[in-house]
Amino acid sequence: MQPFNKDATAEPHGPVDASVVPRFAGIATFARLPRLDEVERADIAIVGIPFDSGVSYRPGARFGPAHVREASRLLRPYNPAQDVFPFAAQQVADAGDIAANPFDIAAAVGEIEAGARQLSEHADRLVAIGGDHTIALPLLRVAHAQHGPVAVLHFDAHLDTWDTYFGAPVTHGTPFRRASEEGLIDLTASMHVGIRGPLYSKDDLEDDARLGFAIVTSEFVEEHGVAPAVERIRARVGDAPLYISIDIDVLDPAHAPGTGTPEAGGLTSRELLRMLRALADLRIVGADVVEVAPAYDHAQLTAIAASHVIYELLSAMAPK
Ligand SMILES: N=C(N)NCCCC(=O)O
Ligand SMILES: [Zn+2]
Ligand SMILES: [Zn+2]
Repeated sequence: MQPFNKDATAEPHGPVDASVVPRFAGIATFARLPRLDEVERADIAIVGIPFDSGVSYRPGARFGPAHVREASRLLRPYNPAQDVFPFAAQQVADAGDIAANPFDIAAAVGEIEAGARQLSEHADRLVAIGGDHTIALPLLRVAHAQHGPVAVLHFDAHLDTWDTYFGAPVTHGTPFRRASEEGLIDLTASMHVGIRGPLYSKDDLEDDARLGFAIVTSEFVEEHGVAPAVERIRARVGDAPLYISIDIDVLDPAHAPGTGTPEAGGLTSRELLRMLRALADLRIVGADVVEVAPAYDHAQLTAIAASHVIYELLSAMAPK
């Protein structure tokens, strides 16, 4: 077993000490954190959900969790941007993966919901690594069971409030319509950020507004900058319990090529990280980072971006 980075006084258990065991050695948990079964319980459990049978274009996000864990080896204990030690201020542990049926979407969604519910008995909050965006639906069901309707802050190039694909109601393009219909989200406090690119019809936007979402487009961020975007987000979310869902394709393909439905003209990783930092005092109850598809990645670009996004989320969630 690998030694944890803990001294006599330091609880929680942090990552493996990179000055004792080189970063590139050992089995990859997220950020080389302990596994959930190595700690009694966690404030935050990181959980992989290797499911991509809901995709409409390029497959491969089922390999996302392993790829993001590999790329997270270089993360260090102190985050100066938020002046926090995210792995010392709280117990964060890697819960491994939830096994989901790759041939039956309904069965998979049930398994993900049951798995996340069970995990919630051992951790206060979950941060999931996808997997395609379908997984947000069962995760929102679990968040709703705990907190009632949640504000959904959804970073994505795509609305993901479409109705069906080929008659299928549960896909990676539909989780937020289903969640809205099921009453899982706070219709007054939810928002998409980073939306861009071609739609199927103008009705997509009308439907989306009716389903409870406001929008900060990628163009808005380009034109006005991060601070006004953050202002809009904060005004919309208020103090509602907040679920943050991050589709990595919110980033420009130059920053995150390894994804299934890339769209030109996206956010930079710098912009996304800055936005997340500005949300640190909000009531974040859970999060996911989805749609990392390693087959289209180069030099771990996308997975490094995703691992830093998760690090910034963990830092934002840490007590300060
Ligand atoms: N990447 C996600 N989650 N959704 C994209 C769906 C867009 C489409 O197939 O038209
Ligand atoms: Zn997307
Ligand atoms: Zn999406």
